[in-house]
Amino acid sequence: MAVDNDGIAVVTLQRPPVNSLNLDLLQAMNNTFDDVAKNKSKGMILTSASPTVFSAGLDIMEMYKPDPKRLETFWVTLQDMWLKLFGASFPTAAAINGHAPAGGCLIATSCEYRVMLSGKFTIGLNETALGIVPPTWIQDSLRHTIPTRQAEIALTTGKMFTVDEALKWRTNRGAEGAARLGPPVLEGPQMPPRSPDQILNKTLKMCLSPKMALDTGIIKLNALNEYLVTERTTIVDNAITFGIKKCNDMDINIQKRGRRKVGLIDETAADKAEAIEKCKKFIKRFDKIPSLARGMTKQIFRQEVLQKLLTNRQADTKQFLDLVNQPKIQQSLELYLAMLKQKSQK
Ligand SMILES: CCCC/C=C/CC(=O)SCCNC(=O)CCNC(=O)[C@H](O)C(C)(C)COP(=O)(O)OP(=O)(O)OC[C@H]1O[C@@H](n2cnc3c(N)ncnc32)[C@H](O)[C@@H]1OP(=O)(O)O
Repeated sequence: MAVDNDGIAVVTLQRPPVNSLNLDLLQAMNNTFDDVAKNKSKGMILTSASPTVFSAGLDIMEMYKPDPKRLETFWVTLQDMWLKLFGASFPTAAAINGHAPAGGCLIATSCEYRVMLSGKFTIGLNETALGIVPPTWIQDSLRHTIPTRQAEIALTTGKMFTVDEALKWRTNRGAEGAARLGPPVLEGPQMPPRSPDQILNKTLKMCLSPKMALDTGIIKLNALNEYLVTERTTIVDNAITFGIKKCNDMDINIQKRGRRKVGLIDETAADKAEAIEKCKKFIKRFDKIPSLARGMTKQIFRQEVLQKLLTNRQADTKQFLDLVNQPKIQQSLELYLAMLKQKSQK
């Protein structure tokens, strides 16, 4: 770990050749995260010493023909790492300077911001493609980063994203998307749009009748509903225009052609130094925000997902141990290791 003059900690994963996460590396990461919290660093950037791999994910050797006690410690330490990183009160960002499959993607999605190097790298949760079911909290990290629908497709297909795909994986709302929502759904003849004032006047007039007065609440709701349905496209457009303006004010990079960016990564960079600079810029956005309020807000925002693992930790560990000890899974791991070895020898 190196802390710069601005008080931002840059933590570099350094376990050649591919930063696969074994017990020792996970323990070192946990100790480092504790140090960053204790040192009251302004924020933390995670990156890798390898020029091509951010992290190859879990070290398969920890799961292949494992020692039972060590395997349990390994999983609990991985849970700890995620709880500390995903739940960190300080700002976190990943400068992803290479491939980030599986556990590598987990580390990246546990951070608040991701900058990935342009190039032939990939990122994603590929577990299902390997015949492994990613545990809830690993799935939750992705779901917390990209929209639920896209997360489900990515998880069930074990999708590995190219850098370009990771950046462009977006919802398609905005001006074009709003138009694609189709015309407002109205029963009966289409009503010309009314302003809220017109609706209120109409509602008040109706309320003058004693019978109607009984139905005031319903009438107001109906009037509001009618207004919202009729004006839906305009409301969506205005909200998007407002959102884009706010993002620009806050210097958040957003494409203006009516597309909202919700990428698996937030930005790309030409090299590691630029990626780290962009991560620093993200962390410095919080310079004028009281850190206690920021940290607590983040933790409340992430609490539901964190709490799920905290409540189910033992069951989650048992599930992992049962799965890994299945002969079929051991066989798959053996084949996968052989395939990796063969590939690396080419
Ligand atoms: C049971 C429930 C568990 C749920 C959670 C699972 C999450 C996981 O993280 S599972 C691990 C999934 N990881 C992967 O699928 C990545 C596999 N690795 C790769 O795709 C590539 O290595 C790479 C793209 C990351 C890098 O490619 P590169 O060409 O630079 O390096 P290689 O020549 O492939 O590898 C060098 C060396 O490292 C060994 N190795 C690679 N990955 C792992 C790994 N995850 N665990 C252990 N060892 C790994 C590889 O076999 C080579 O070893 P040798 O030099 O000895 O041949």
